Amino acid sequence: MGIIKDVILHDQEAKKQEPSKYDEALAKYNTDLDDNAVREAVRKIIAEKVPQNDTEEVKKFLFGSIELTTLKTTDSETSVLAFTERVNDFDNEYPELPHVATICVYPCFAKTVAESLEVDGVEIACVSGSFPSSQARIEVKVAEASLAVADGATEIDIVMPVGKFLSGDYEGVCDEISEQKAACGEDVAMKVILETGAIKTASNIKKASILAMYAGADYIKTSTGKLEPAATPEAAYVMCQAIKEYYEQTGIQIGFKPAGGINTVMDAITYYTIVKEVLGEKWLTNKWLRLGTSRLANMLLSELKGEQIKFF
Ligand SMILES: O=C[C@H](O)COP(=O)(O)O
Repeated sequence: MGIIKDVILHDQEAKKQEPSKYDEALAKYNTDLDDNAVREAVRKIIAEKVPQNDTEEVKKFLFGSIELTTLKTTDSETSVLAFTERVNDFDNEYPELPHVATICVYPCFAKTVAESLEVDGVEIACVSGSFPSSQARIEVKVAEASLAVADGATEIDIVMPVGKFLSGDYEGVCDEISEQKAACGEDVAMKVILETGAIKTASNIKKASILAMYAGADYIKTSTGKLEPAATPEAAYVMCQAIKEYYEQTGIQIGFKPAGGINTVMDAITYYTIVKEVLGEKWLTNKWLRLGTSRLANMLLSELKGEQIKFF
């Protein structure tokens, strides 16, 4: 046992010391961030900018950016079918509102959604990559993504291997992300969940964002929603900064998805405002800004209609 432990520790140390192509990429960015400065920047945005976005127009936009999510242990084909049929019904019942951006489900339900969804333009997102822990062999993660795509998923949400990231194995992190992007293919957008509540510091969040984008992420996403804290305005601010700098360096536009713990309409308006202030108007479409949430749709609908509604 002692020898095995020594070998593992030796390999981990060796990996940390080998310079990888990703160290070169990281070196182009300032990843030495001050958490207090981030908190202060966010406090200012919330105090000065959020109130002006508390409008009907923004709320309608946010509705159309929702990734309507059901990720429950109790989900079944029957419940997922009913969930999808609510999205189908929505177009008829509220023609004045945009439809949600995606339906987000576990990969075993991709087929159920694909066979029953009738609304054009609603994407089918499947969590994958051994969601939410990311603790599985890469072969399993690749197979999970491939099977979901074969069943009709049009977007795949994977989880960054957080343990590897915290051990400093950036090459291992990026290899896993790249392999899963290859399984998705060019036409299926892949979101990489950083689980910001676990990696905690602004510097770690910036590094993970950069690594994920260089490794093939089409979107970066804050959280699984299965661990506390989930999305926070501070994590969103740092991730948007990273997306902006990556765009300046490479010309590649990457989407942003705050997800998990979006519990009020004001939370959603706060994320919208951070994206607007840091990334600008170019990101304010339901392609580039998504909100991963299981509760927001009913709350936004109630506010927009002026009465308590539980549609989904
Ligand atoms: O990606 C979406 C999240 O899992 C949803 O989290 P939530 O249930 O806290 O809204």
